[in-house]
Amino acid sequence: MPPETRSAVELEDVGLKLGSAEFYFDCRIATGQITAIVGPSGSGKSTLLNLIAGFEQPDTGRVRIEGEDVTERLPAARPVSLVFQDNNLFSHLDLFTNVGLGIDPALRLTAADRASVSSALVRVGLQGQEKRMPATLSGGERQRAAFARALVRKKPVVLLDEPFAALDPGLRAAMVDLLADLHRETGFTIVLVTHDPQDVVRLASDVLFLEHGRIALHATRDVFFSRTDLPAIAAFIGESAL
Ligand SMILES: Nc1ncnc2c1ncn2[C@@H]1O[C@H](COP(=O)(O)OP(=O)(O)OP(=O)(O)O)[C@@H](O)[C@H]1O
Repeated sequence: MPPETRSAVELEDVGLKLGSAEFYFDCRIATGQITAIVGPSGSGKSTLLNLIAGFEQPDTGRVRIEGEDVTERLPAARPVSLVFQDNNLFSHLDLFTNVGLGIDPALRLTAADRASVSSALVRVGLQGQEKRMPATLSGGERQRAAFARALVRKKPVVLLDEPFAALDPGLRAAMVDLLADLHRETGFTIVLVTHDPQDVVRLASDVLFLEHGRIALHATRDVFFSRTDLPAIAAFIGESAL
């Protein structure tokens, strides 16, 4: 467990069985930091994120966010924002509306809410694009829209599941930089599932390494990259040209 003073997310003794897959997580995720969740395919990264978001309910244990027990709460009632690989934009709604949905799913937006949407779109470089439909946007633009939607929600914890996976390398680097900037500006706690060690190097201060549905290592980034004595970590790091 890395040194920390407060935890934004706490999974206490959380157990879950899905089919034949079994999971056990007990961890505290540091407030205001970027924590990367990494590990081999099928190790439980998305499941861990789903337990925090509320898309999965633990069989045992408790989930706390910002000190509050959210174990029984539906996803919409948890203080988190989500950004996925495909960004979950509604294809029949324009960009402004898609971002506005982050504030109120019923789209009852006040003037202040609308101003907040506009300034988020400016922040991610999409000003003037408000009326465009998702299908007319590039992958990078859709990703920017997803970040804007997370910004307007103003939730303290942002969960990202492979947010850069669909992007080509140049765009990916630009989006990684944008996420780093947004994190510096907002101080949100970010939990990032990624397959790419470069994302860990560039973004994360802490790392949760999963194996077989359990936490094999929870460490600072520097300690994580020094643990090449652990074969699974050596394999993960070795996959990229660091
Ligand atoms: N609803 C379910 N029913 C049965 N098995 C499931 C269910 N959801 C996930 N699993 C299994 O649990 C394991 C972990 O899945 P999970 O998606 O969390 O892994 P992951 O680390 O995110 O994988 P990847 O890197 O491939 O996306 C996998 O073996 C998966 O098949």
